[in-house]
Amino acid sequence: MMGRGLIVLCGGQSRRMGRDKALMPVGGRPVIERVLHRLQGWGDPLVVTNRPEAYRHLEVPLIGDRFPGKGPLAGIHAGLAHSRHRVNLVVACDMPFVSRALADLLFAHLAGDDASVPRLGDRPHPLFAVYTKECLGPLEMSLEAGDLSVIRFLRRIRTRFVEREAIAAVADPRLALFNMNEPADYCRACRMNGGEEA
Ligand SMILES: Nc1nc2c(ncn2[C@@H]2O[C@H](COP(=O)(O)OP(=O)(O)OP(=O)(O)O)[C@@H](O)[C@H]2O)c(=O)[nH]1
Repeated sequence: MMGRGLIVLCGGQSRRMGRDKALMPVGGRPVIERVLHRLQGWGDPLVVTNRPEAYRHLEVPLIGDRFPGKGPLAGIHAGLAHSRHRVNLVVACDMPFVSRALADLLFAHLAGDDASVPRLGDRPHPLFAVYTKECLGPLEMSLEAGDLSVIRFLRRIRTRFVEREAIAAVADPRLALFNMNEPADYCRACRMNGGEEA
């Protein structure tokens, strides 16, 4: 099938932040709305959440985890299982500066592999990455085995890593892969937004 999917993971607990990260405003707009806006048109959107009532206003299809409480790996699984498309960008809801150019770059590097994942030094960033439906079998194996590490999952599939130099040619890696985990990150995001359009 032609076309691509855009899977936004929004099923986390935001324990470190203490409130729902996705709904915190940066540049006057909730982070999840920024993510959807910046990537609008890249693929058919799906939001994976176990709290649909909090996101219904987004007017985007909402789906639940098939392995609830199992973290981002379960979110990737639910998104890929529901998506109509073989190729999907998976993105966390807590990344206010996501880059469409980086999404395009990851897609261009996918070639015949199962996933295309940015990496800065030795640190992969699997929550802004392209995955194909071929990942579903290995995802189920990981989840059924109780191995919830996304990094270890990447070793079970054919993962293409896209390195800093290539990333930097299309986006500021520090911004494009920035995510908010705790209140200090939120303060940083609001400061960083000073040099960014809203
Ligand atoms: N669908 C789904 N998404 C999840 C799940 N856990 C985390 N996520 C998402 O994955 C991304 C990264 O989440 P984390 O920051 O590691 O976890 P979190 O639960 O949101 O936050 P903490 O409670 O502070 O760890 C965010 O977009 C989360 O919404 C889950 O169980 N299901």
